[in-house]
Amino acid sequence: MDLFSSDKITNILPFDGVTNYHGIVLNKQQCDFYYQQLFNKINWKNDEAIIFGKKIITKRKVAWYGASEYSYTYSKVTKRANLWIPELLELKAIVEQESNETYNSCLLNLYHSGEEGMAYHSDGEKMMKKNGAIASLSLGAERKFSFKHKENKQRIDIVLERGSLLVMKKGTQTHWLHRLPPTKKVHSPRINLTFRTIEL
Ligand SMILES: O=C(O)CCC(=O)C(=O)O
Ligand SMILES: [Fe+2]
Repeated sequence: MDLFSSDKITNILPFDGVTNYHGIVLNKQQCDFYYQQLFNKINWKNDEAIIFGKKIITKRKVAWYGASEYSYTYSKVTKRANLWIPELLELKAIVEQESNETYNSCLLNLYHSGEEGMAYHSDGEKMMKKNGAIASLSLGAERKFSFKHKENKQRIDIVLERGSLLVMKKGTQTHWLHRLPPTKKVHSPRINLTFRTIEL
């Protein structure tokens, strides 16, 4: 943990969980470099999900990475992970140091424009470590991100800046849903990385 920047870390949830916004952790050069590298090198695939028994294919692209080619089930579809590439290991090291946690996998999402988003959900998949931290790193376009409490429906909105880190932990997935709302105001793409701990 960087002792000199810890004062800018804030828990954005009022109760029932800890979600720390660390602000910008990558400078502009790093953002441009990693955005280009990931855009070109990641094995991007259109996401498939089974919703109300129907197979749907999203415009958003996704990819899972880790230290082994583990298979995983996400939105009822089973797929195989890709092996770490050097750029992802570099970003994992930065995120681990900044969040003071460790991770063994990463889900990447590519949103081509503001019209693509992700609906309300929580990340409590069976194979994920229970209450493990999820570290979300954002590259490319700035986007709004929203939380909604599962019982009282309270909403918390935050803007995820380019190069910023958001760490969801301690009760966040149990008590809150989160989403990336679609918007007509954003026309450029965004890459998001969520580092997680999967129990293999
Ligand atoms: O794109 C984002 O900021 C969030 C992605 C997300 O919630 C997820 O991959 O589970
Ligand atoms: Fe999520």
